[in-house]
Amino acid sequence: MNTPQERPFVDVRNLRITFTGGKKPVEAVNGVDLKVKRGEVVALIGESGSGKSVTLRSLLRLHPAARTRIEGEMRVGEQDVLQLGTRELVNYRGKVASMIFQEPLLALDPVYSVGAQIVESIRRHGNVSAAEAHQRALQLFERVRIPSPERRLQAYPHEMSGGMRQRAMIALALANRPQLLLADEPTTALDATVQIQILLLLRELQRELGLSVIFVTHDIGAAVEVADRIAVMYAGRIVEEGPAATLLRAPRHPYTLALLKSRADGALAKGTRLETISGSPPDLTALPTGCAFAARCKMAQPACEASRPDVTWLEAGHSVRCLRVADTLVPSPV
Ligand SMILES: Nc1ncnc2c1ncn2[C@@H]1O[C@H](COP(=O)(O)OP(=O)(O)OP(=O)(O)O)[C@@H](O)[C@H]1O
Repeated sequence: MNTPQERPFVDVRNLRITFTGGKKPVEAVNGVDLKVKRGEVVALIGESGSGKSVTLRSLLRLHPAARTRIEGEMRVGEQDVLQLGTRELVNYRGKVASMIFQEPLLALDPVYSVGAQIVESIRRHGNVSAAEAHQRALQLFERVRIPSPERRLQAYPHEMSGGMRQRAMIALALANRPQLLLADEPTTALDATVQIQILLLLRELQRELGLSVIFVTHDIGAAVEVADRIAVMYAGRIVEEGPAATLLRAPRHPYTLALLKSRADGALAKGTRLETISGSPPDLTALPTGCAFAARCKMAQPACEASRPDVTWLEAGHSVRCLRVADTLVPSPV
């Protein structure tokens, strides 16, 4: 049996999420298994629509219950997330897990100063005096490296630059000392230099506070910079998962290979032709019986269309869902 230390902090098993509000059910997540240890950073990558954000948001139970069917198991620390009642959920959000978004204005209220919002959040979750909460807000602003923190606590969100707002949102997310930080494309909307600063800040905070982090990104460069492990999603499934360095140097799923080939940054050798992945992802209201990537895969064989591939473990911590995995030992494109 696992000891508590060995048990992953986040343990998601066979997660299925179906949106039932439209004409046909949308099968956005189709059997995701995800484990994240304490203090570990995991990046979810994949094309638009692959289910990254839906998976992330489900960890905070943000989907409208009336139009969403969620099946499977989801444990975060001691919490059985899918079983939490309304009041337990309020406590869980912010104290156990909290989230930062691509657009800080989604998280910050425009009509209150940022400081007031942090103070309010701290006081809502605990029996803390206004003076104490203010002191903690100040410490949080210092921790996320906001210059002139005392003055900036009085600022309204629109008075801050994009990078500063991102830092303020991170401070708000950390206000109640969560152990899990969920980040949905936290740097996509920012300039390249600010992006790097925010990524480095997240890594630093994660180390200082021992946070577990799951972050969604389109950017493999960002994933490699910050993540210990990377999980590649396609059509609502994790098709490959492993240590960041392994995925970069020895990817084994044809989709991961294609993603790496298609990325347009300096890590590709000069003169390498950039490839785009031809075709488009499957319709989530009518998923194919077999491997969801088969229709776009250069290596697909008839068997790939017949059934969805199970997990193959290549070594501890590196798994792939591909029938052709024995034939994908090719040099990495990067
Ligand atoms: N509330 C909803 N109702 C119906 N379909 C939804 C809902 N929310 C998300 N979807 C669908 O679920 C699929 C997965 O969406 P998700 O946002 O997780 O993708 P993603 O991988 O995060 O993409 P992106 O990088 O563009 O955010 C998409 O096809 C999306 O349209």
